[in-house]
Amino acid sequence: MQGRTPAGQWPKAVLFDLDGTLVDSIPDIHESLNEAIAGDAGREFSVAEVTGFVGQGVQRLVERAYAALGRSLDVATRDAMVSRFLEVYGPRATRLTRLNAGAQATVERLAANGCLLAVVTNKPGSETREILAHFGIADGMNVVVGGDAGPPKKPEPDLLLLACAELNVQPQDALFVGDSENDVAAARAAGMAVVVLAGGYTSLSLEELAADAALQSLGDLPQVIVMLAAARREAAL
Ligand SMILES: O=C(O)COP(=O)(O)O
Ligand SMILES: [Mg+2]
Repeated sequence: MQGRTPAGQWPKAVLFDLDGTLVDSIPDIHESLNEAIAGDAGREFSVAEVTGFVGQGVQRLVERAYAALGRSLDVATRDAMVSRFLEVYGPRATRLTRLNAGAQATVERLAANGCLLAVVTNKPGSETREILAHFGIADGMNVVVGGDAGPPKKPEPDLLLLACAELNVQPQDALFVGDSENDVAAARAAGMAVVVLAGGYTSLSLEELAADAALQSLGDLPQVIVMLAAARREAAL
């Protein structure tokens, strides 16, 4: 991390969601889910279906896949399928996954401006760290909070609050960048500003997501931060 957060700067910290925000990870999740459970499920899932299953962690991914088949899952079978999915996904989580446009440059620019940086995702921490390292952005992150960190996942605020505690910043001094309704709900409940990236993993429109601002690309983030910071200063007058 370069430099320190200049006094009075907002935000002091920028927290990023992972799937659908920093990375486009659906191709690996899609292939891994099919490899792990298609035998038991009796058919393969489409990319669009799997995109709809992503967002609330691996357990919900598996539960939603079985719900789409009209099948209920007992806890033991669900846990076995979660393990099977992670066995397939873990070693290949970056085979088809790509960093979203502007991610690297934006992370570097925010860090150079003295912003603390974190990733807060519902994906398990070990796969998250592996993906960040693969794309060369792990070292730029001050804190990484995965969905298996302990507290309830997004849309609850707890993972965001945990990241803030680890960064030693107040939620109102942080900005969350996400792609779905889980991210907006978690940030609102945490008392944190939130922006959403277009084209992520949600069936809702940008208007329906109702974040504080929307990004067409992560490269727009520095400019949007300037705008949000100005609006906050004006509101405080
Ligand atoms: O793993 C998921 O279900 C979603 O992960 P995300 O929180 O990074 O979007
Ligand atoms: Mg996401």
